[in-house]
Amino acid sequence: MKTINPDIDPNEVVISIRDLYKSFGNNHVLRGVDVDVHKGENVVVLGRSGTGKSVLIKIIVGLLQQDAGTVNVLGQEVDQLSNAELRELRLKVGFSFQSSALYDSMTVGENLAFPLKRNNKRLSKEQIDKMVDIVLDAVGLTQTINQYPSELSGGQRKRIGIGRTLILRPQIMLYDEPTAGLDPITCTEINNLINEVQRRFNTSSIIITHDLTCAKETGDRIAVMQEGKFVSQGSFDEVFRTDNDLIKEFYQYNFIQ
Ligand SMILES: Nc1ncnc2c1ncn2[C@@H]1O[C@H](COP(=O)(O)OP(=O)(O)OP(=O)(O)O)[C@@H](O)[C@H]1O
Repeated sequence: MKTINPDIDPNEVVISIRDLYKSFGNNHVLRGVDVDVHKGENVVVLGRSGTGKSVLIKIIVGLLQQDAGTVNVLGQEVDQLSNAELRELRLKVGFSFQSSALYDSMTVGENLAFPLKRNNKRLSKEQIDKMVDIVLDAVGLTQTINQYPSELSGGQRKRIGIGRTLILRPQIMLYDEPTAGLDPITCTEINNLINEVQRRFNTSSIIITHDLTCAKETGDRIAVMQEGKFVSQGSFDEVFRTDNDLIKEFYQYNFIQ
């Protein structure tokens, strides 16, 4: 079970979502989402397939626009931002995709350096090398710097993918199913890494997952999405000590270590 991060600042909200609605035609996906994420907090979003978890993440980074409601990220209303302002915001919000999407033709070191070179043309080679070293150390893969993605295990690729997101030092990390398709030992490594990232870099995170072990190990707070809104939020035990049949069913279908 996760030890709640003592550095969470309850007075600083980094993501604030109020009464959020989003439909695609007659498919009413988000129907009144309310949630806050505090500085330093890992919030796990749990929910069955198709409940709108990925749509929520896409609205947070401005890849989709809501129909109604407000989404405030680091003090800015996302749907009011110009394209240039959105680009700035996205540098502060790291998005770790389900597939780690590394470039196969580049070494691990080059993959990590790539976002830095693209986003900050003034950095010297020494500065870039130093930042690559710091991130490789954080993800525990210093020895892989000259290897190609095809030479890494699935779990290592995932960790480098997270490292590539981290290298821009985002204030917020969004993880979309970080443990999907990984064996239980590798899942544990990724869960530990998510917590390590939180501790070392003081990030706030939203972690989307179906994996209750991941939720239990990484979440300071769990938010359960059902029929387009959050029906329960709290610690893992608070959320699953419930009379809600759908939440009980969700629990029973998962294996808890
Ligand atoms: N761009 C889009 N256009 C039309 N419908 C969409 C679009 N994006 C998502 N949807 C629909 O919104 C609903 C929610 O999708 P979403 O991907 O957010 O689910 P999810 O909760 O993340 O599911 P999973 O756990 O399977 O990833 C689905 O019915 C999906 O078909």
